[in-house]
This record gives sequence, C-alpha cells and structure tokens, in this order.
Amino acid sequence: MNITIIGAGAVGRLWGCKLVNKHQVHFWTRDNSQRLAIQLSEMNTTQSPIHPESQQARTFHFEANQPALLTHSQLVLITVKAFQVEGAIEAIRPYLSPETAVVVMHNGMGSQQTVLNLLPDNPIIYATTAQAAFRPNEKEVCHTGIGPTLLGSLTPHANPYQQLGQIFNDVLPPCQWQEDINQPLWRKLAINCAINPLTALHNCKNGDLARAEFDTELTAICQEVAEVMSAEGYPVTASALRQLVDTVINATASNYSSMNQDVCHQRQTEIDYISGYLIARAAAHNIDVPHNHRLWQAIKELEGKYHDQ
Ligand SMILES: NC(=O)C1=CN([C@@H]2O[C@H](COP(=O)(O)OP(=O)(O)OC[C@H]3O[C@@H](n4cnc5c(N)ncnc54)[C@H](OP(=O)(O)O)[C@@H]3O)[C@@H](O)[C@H]2O)C=CC1
Ligand SMILES: CC(C)(CO)C(=O)C(=O)O
Repeated sequence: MNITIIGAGAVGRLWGCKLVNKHQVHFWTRDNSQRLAIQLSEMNTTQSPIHPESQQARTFHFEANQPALLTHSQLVLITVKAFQVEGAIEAIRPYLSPETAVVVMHNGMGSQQTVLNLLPDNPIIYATTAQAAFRPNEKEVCHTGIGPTLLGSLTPHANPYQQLGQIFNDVLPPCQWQEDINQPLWRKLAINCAINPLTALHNCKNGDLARAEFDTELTAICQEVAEVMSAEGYPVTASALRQLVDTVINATASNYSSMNQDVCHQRQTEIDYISGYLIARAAAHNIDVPHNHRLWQAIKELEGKYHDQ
C-alpha cells in the first residue's frame, strides 16, 4: 500500500517505522525536506522476546514532501495534534485524490466535522491509540509503551476499509476495527479529561493521581463525563469510568501525561479538544459540568501566562 503520514512527530514516526516494513511510506512535514531518516528504539516494550533485534535502535529512511507521492497514496495517516488537523488538511488538500482514505489519529474529540467539511469525498476513518512514543530529538523516536489502537469509519463509504484493522495490526499490534469508533473515542476522552489537566496543573506523574487527595475530584470528573456520554448515546456509569481511569493511572503510573509535558514546555495543549469538547457537548444537552469547566479554565489560564514569563 502507498501511505503518506502527515506529521513526523512521536506518533507519526512510530507508525512510519512500523508500516515501512510492509508498505511504501512517505512523510509530509512542515519543513519541506525531501528525505527523512528516523532512528527507532524500543523502550520498556515487550517486543524483544520475539524479535531480539528490535531492542537495538534501527534507522529507517523515507521520502518526504513529494506532491506526486501524496497524490498516489491509497492511505493518508494524519498524526498531528487535534488543533493542527485543520491546517494540515488545508496544506495537503491540493494534492489529495478524493479516493484516498484518510485516517485521523489524535487525542481528544471535536475535529471530526472540520475534517468532513474539508474532505467531503474522501473515506474518513478515525483512530485512537494507546501506543506510546516520544521524540527525544530531531532524529529519533522511542517506542515507550504498547496498547491497543482502534479504528473505525466516520463515513459510510469508509466501511470497506475494515481491512485497515488487519493492516495496522500486522505491523503494530494490537489493533482492531470498530463498528462505532465514537465509543472508544469517548472512553479515551474520559481518560484524558481526568488525567491530563490534573497532572498538568499539579505537575505530577499519572501515578500520583492514585493518592487520596485526588479521589473526590476524579470521582466528580467521571460523574460529569458519564452524564454527557450517556446523553450522547453512550450510556456508562460514573463508577465504570472511574475504574477505567484508575486502570490507566496504574498502567501509566511513571508517565508524565502529554498535557503535563505541553505545559512544562509552554506548548499549546489539547485542552479545547478534551475538556473543551466535553463542555461543548454538555452545553448541547443542558448538563452542568463545573469540575471539568474549572479544569479547562485553569489550563487556559496557564497557557495565557506562557508569554508573560
Ligand atoms: N506521543 C504519544 O505517546 C501519544 C500521542 N497521542 C496523540 O497523538 C497526537 C500526536 O501526538 P505526538 O506525535 O506526540 O505529537 P507531536 O507534537 O510530537 O507531533 C505532531 C507533529 O505534527 C506536525 N505538524 C503539525 N502541523 C503540521 C502540518 N500542517 N503539516 C505537517 N506536519 C504538521 C508537527 O510538526 P512540527 O515538528 O513542525 O511542529 C509535529 O511534528 C496528539 O493528539 C497526541 O495527544 C496519542 C497517544 C500516544
Ligand atoms: C492516557 C494518557 C493520559 C497517558 O499519559 C494520555 O493519553 C496522554 O498523556 O495524553
């Protein structure tokens, strides 16, 4: 398959290095370079027993920013941050064939309508991943955690793309096709509403949220998210969400969340697509979400102070 990955960040690089073992992969970046070399290393992942060689860093070479390769891609995988999706699509739209399937993979929700409006003819697929990666420098990517990737179509004509579940699973398992991708997107949103703003505001690791002082707040956040999810047609109890959040807090205890890292480096966060999306959907159903609103506001205030320092 001819694949173009838009955004050579941590997630894009990880998928690029995995997909290139079986497919032609080309990158689209903001720096206009014609070539990209990426060194992938596996850290704390369990791939080594089967492929001991994968424990060593390996360098992969890619072509980049070639309009003809983008036009001939059967699949475009967008791995930019939620607030960068619109700009990324605007940039590639002149070269994109209407037949190319587009997979959008980011944390948070709320970009879907924009994508559908910008690309009314393309098959659109959304994805959420619990794989973890970070980019220590311009050359490297470290694969730091394994978790499921779930994919599913937003548009009816994307249904034939169910095979993508298998294609992604072949290179970076586990991955599964979903009948209704909004269900896992909402579950991931619940996790991010609970963990991301709190770890950013308290400058702590995910595992620190297991301390008793966060118990009441986590319960209140889950209660509000459960109400909104149920109103959206995804019924769930607050205690089920709390259990899910606790599981992720324990499984990622030593991680700093992406929002914690964004705030530490004074980068724009994805808060508008996490708590902000929840608040927007709550308003549509006349549901009060004061805890999530307070967290959204606190993160926006932090972002507002970046340039004052
Ligand atoms: N990292 C992780 O472990 C995980 C991340 N996620 C989610 O995945 C998404 C991506 O995360 P991550 O890879 O960490 O983020 P990064 O910031 O590392 O990567 C985003 C990349 O997109 C590039 N980009 C932005 N706009 C454009 C554009 N118009 N054209 C081309 N490239 C563009 C950026 O380029 P530039 O370098 O020029 O800024 C950057 O390299 C986020 O939503 C994140 O929350 C989900 C699960 C795990
Ligand atoms: C699941 C979690 C909280 C893992 O750190 C994440 O998705 C993030 O940091 O954005």
